[in-house]
Amino acid sequence: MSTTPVIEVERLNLTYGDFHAVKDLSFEVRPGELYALLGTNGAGKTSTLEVVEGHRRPTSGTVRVFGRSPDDRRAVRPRMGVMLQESGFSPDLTVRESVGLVGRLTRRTDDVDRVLDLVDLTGRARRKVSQLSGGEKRRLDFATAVYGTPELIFLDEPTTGLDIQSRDAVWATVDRLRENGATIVLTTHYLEEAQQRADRIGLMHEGAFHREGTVSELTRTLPAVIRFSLPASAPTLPVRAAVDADGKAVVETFELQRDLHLLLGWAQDHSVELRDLAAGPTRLDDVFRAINS
Ligand SMILES: Nc1ncnc2c1ncn2[C@@H]1O[C@H](COP(=O)(O)OP(=O)(O)OP(=O)(O)O)[C@@H](O)[C@H]1O
Repeated sequence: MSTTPVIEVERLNLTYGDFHAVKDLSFEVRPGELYALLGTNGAGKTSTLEVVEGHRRPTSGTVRVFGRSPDDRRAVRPRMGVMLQESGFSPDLTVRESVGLVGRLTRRTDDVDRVLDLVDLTGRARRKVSQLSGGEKRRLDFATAVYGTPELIFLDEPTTGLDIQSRDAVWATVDRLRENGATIVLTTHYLEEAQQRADRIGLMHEGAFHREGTVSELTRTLPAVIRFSLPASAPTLPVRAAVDADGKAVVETFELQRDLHLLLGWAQDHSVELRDLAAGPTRLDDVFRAINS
């Protein structure tokens, strides 16, 4: 597989009037990667993706997709599928007509029935877009990204509004596309999905990266937490602990296994019950919460 980046963004700046929305942002997305562009509201994710997708010109900086400018639409557009937050299909078209339209607009070929089946809309093919439920509309949006099995797929909050079965189905389809070598760029506010699936994450805040790296590179910047309640008579703990608002002991540690082992051994030796014991690795949510702290 080629190692030339599918997307290269170098010192991208984007301003709206005198508002600087994207500030000197650089990143690349490699072939076959699932790259999640995450961030706080208004961080600049959509603005960045609009430039990469060729919908918006940068104020300065360079963007390359498959080694070309996104402005080179004839070369780039057929190779990328885009699921926007709202596709804006005409409400009067049927689902089948809408999916067929995607082929004409993107100049990709596919079998409309195959795509309808893939996004589980075969039973709704004759319905007008205006009659679809929110989740069905979202699945129709997903069809725009997967029609013609493009090499690069942008998924902008793909599972928002979907029930759990539809979410699982979307991810199963994405997994199949990835097995065939597709590169995926994801934005989502469901951090769990990014934590489970992203190879790398660019975490944006106020127009720039707060952090960039794999999930473990991001989470290892913060300590894991062990929490429990102690009886008043308990002897001194073997590790340093704070007390939270609920009166629980809180141990913050970069050595979760070692400190948990120490604590459990201590509890056993002193016949102390660590009530409501909870311990877990640092989560992406924690990295997010730490942005403003
Ligand atoms: N057309 C526009 N004109 C002026 N300001 C804009 C425009 N589009 C976006 N902005 C501003 O630029 C900033 C970045 O917006 P953007 O939509 O890229 O953020 P985002 O990271 O996608 O946010 P969210 O997670 O809330 O969808 C925001 O402060 C937004 O208000």
